[in-house]
Amino acid sequence: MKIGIIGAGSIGLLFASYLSKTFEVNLYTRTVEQAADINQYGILIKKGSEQSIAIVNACPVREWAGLDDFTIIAVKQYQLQSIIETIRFQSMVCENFLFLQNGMGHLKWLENIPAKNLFVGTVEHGALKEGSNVVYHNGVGITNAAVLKGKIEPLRHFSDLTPKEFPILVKKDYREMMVNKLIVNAVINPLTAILGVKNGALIQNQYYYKVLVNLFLEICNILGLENQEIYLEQVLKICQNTANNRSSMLKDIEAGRLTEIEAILGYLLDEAAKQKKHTPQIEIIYYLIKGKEQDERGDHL
Ligand SMILES: NC(=O)C1=CN([C@@H]2O[C@H](COP(=O)(O)OP(=O)(O)OC[C@H]3O[C@@H](n4cnc5c(N)ncnc54)[C@H](OP(=O)(O)O)[C@@H]3O)[C@@H](O)[C@H]2O)C=CC1
Ligand SMILES: CC(C)(CO)C(=O)C(=O)O
Repeated sequence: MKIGIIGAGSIGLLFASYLSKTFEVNLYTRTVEQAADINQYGILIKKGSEQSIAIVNACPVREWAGLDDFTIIAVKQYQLQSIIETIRFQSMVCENFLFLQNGMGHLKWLENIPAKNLFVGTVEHGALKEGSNVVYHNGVGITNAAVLKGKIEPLRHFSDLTPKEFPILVKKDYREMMVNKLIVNAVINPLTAILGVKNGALIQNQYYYKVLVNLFLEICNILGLENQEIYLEQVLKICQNTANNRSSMLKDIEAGRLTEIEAILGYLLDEAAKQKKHTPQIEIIYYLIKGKEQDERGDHL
């Protein structure tokens, strides 16, 4: 089984390294230079004090021909459009795609992709690209995956063949799986990015905690969630377990990059509009992040 991975950032390099233990992996990079580095030196993967080299085939994405048996898309949500265009312009219908983006805003774009089977996943690992062929595995977790369209068997087959130390768990209900991750990212990421604090501060500071709970309740109302205590418990546990981490949105803001706010709070605002619900807190937080993106990137009107 040949695995294609499009996007050689933190998650693309991490998946390529682990999956190369049991599959032939083709990694598609944005630049020719990165593909050359990976082909010459392999991928250096670091975990704590251990490090190892993984050998994969790399080539620039413009050479992608859709010939792999199973293709994983590992770009950020706001980089997806050009990949979707590339897939749509392929003359052949590809078999299997797995999309790993955070948030849910991209789901509507996936509906018309010409593929037999479409899968979505949520990644619970932490990874950081440290160089064009170097990745640091800074949080060991699992990946969940579920069917968005088509048959479950190819996903089960892929999951059965993945290395034991890098499990892919097949879930029945994609929406439930994605909502679980969305709530965590919708609460923790924007608040830490606006406040400029580590995840733990949201539960250590009683005033930040009040904002967290109010935002959480507004989100639950849009998503129509019962058993809210269970979801809140999960958010608080993640704040505690990742107390010393800076969220990906905080890091994006600090580095002057775009954030995945559209995929996360943008999605919730669209849902609220469909339901004609008023969501003042989500709206304020969404605009504050958009404003910070603009400030840090110097994209003023
Ligand atoms: N990193 C993490 O720990 C986690 C990430 N995720 C999710 O995984 C997704 C990917 O995140 P992450 O890996 O961190 O992001 P990165 O920014 O590290 O990686 C994205 C990669 O995609 C490449 N890329 C962009 N456009 C294209 C294109 N058209 N063709 C080919 N490659 C392209 C970028 O290339 P270049 O750099 O050259 O522009 C970059 O290498 C996100 O949705 C994120 O939320 C989820 C959980 C944890
Ligand atoms: C779970 C959390 C909030 C950990 O920082 C995360 O997924 C992120 O930063 O994007």
